[in-house]
Amino acid sequence: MYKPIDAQTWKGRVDAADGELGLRWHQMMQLLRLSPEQELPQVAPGRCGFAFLGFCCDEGVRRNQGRVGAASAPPLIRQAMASFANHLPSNASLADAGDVLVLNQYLEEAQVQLGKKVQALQEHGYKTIVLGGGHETAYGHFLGLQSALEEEETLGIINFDAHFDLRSYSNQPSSGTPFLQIADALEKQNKDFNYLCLGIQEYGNTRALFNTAQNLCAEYVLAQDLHAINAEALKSQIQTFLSKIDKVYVSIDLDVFAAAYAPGVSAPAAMGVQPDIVLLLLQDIMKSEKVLSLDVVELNPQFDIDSRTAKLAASLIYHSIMNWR
Ligand SMILES: N=CN[C@@H](CCC(=O)O)C(=O)O
Ligand SMILES: [Mn+2]
Ligand SMILES: [Mn+2]
Repeated sequence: MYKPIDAQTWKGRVDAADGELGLRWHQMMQLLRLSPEQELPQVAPGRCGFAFLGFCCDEGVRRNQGRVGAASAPPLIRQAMASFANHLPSNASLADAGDVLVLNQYLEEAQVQLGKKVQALQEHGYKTIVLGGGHETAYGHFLGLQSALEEEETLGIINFDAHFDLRSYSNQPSSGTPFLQIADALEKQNKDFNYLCLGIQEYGNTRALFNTAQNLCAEYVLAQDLHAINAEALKSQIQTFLSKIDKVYVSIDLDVFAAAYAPGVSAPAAMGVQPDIVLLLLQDIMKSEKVLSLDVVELNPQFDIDSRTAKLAASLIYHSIMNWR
């Protein structure tokens, strides 16, 4: 269920004549093996370690009647990031911790494994970036963050998504259920569910889902309001949300974007949001000094056009890392 990264994975353009100044991400990537036999290096004080972890899984999408394909997304997001020019500060480093895989449709087990790997990276001081996978990634990701959190710390979730993903999981968990699973897990621990969902498509979510959101006191912004003309009000709403929590987990479901930018998803949105407003808000969130971890989910390479969606996912990760404090 776990595959360490292959040394051949990270490759791309080399500008050897420029020496250090010509470095690209693929030339800086450290390979981490997450295994009980091997001690994971701790991020040294004063340094900033970013670690990627793939979740090669679309079993949740299949269960949610969606178009499968997201299981093959992590290597393509890596490929889209490989030749990024290095503009990181000298105290920052990049590492790849490999992939968690789902075997024989055992989604629940794969989520637990994902959680354990996220927990290990967090406890060793890494800022983690999980490459999905369908949105079932979120429940496993949360399990790891929750375990790594200090007892008294409150966790908030900011989800850029056309959908609430608050469906009932009484039959089975899927890509449509992670945030209700999280809400219930938090309630069992007497903790608040602090959830802000940005980019909701009214026509993509039933009245039942809007009711669930209301009952859980979930905050949301409709896609039609997630627009650059509302930037100041949106920034202030996000600051108010951030002021109530200690740490934040950011999840980006690529189906929040208009299909012109993100055709490669299970459920494309013709009238989805523009990347510029997401970037503006994301930069603020990453600078908040509260972000523990990020995931980018629902890339389905089978429906992508000229790697457009994979490149969008990669650029969102680039800008997140560059603004992560
Ligand atoms: N991950 C969530 N997906 C959406 C899918 C919607 C659709 O297939 O149209 C949901 O469950 O609401
Ligand atoms: Mn989603
Ligand atoms: Mn969605």
